[in-house]
Amino acid sequence: MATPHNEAKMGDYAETVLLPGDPLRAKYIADNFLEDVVQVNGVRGALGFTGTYKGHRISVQGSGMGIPSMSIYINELVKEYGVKTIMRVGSFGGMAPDLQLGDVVLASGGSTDSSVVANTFGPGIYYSTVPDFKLLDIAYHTAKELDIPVTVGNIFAADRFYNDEIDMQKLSDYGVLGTEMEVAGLYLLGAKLKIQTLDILTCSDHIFRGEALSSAERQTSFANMMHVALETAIKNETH
Ligand SMILES: O=P(O)(O)O[C@H]1O[C@H](CO)[C@@H](O)[C@H]1O
Ligand SMILES: O=c1cc[nH]c(=O)[nH]1
Repeated sequence: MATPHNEAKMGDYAETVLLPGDPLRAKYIADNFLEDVVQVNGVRGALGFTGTYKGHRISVQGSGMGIPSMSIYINELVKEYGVKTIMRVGSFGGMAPDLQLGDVVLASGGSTDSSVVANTFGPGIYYSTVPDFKLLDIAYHTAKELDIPVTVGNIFAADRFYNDEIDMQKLSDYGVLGTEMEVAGLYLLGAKLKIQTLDILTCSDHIFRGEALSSAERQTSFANMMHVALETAIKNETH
């Protein structure tokens, strides 16, 4: 059934959905990596498509920026459209000294300053948000097979893109690889809704060195991440 944010009908989405923040990245993925593509959503410009990859049905949906926006799409994809597996394919700001622009990261944990985790469990509980291990395992070994270097580790989901209150250096000192705005919400919803989730990311800038891909490069230079995500999707389906 259609929702306030999604005009798709039941059955329009595949069981596996790739979830970039940027709706134009969703279109780019559909245009360049999928076949037999149909647009299933355009409400608010949050573009969603379903097509096939190597004969396997797969969807891609723009989620917007930040946990609140993404949560709307995930809740509806799961509850209204029966989606079972969601892999976010996003950009992040590198913090680890050895990360380079374009590097792919698999988030094995999600830290956050978002109240969404604290508000779920109440005071005194510091819940660790983690991905589905099967997806993480497949993605890691798929990247190895494809000869795509990946780094696995903790990612920080910031509620604010612009902030000077968070001690990013301290997070980095404690092993956090980089920052984006969704990972902890993605993994929290994975646990709540009993679906598989994984955050696969490309380093779009380095927050300490001041290096950055242009917005056009961000949209198009994510081929390695996409190959890992798509091959993981079909192996996950067939294993
Ligand atoms: O490139 P996407 O997937 O949107 O991800 C990152 O980019 C946005 C901020 O520019 C946030 O959504 C952040 O998580
Ligand atoms: O620095 C960055 C880069 C991408 N996304 C973010 O949220 N932060």
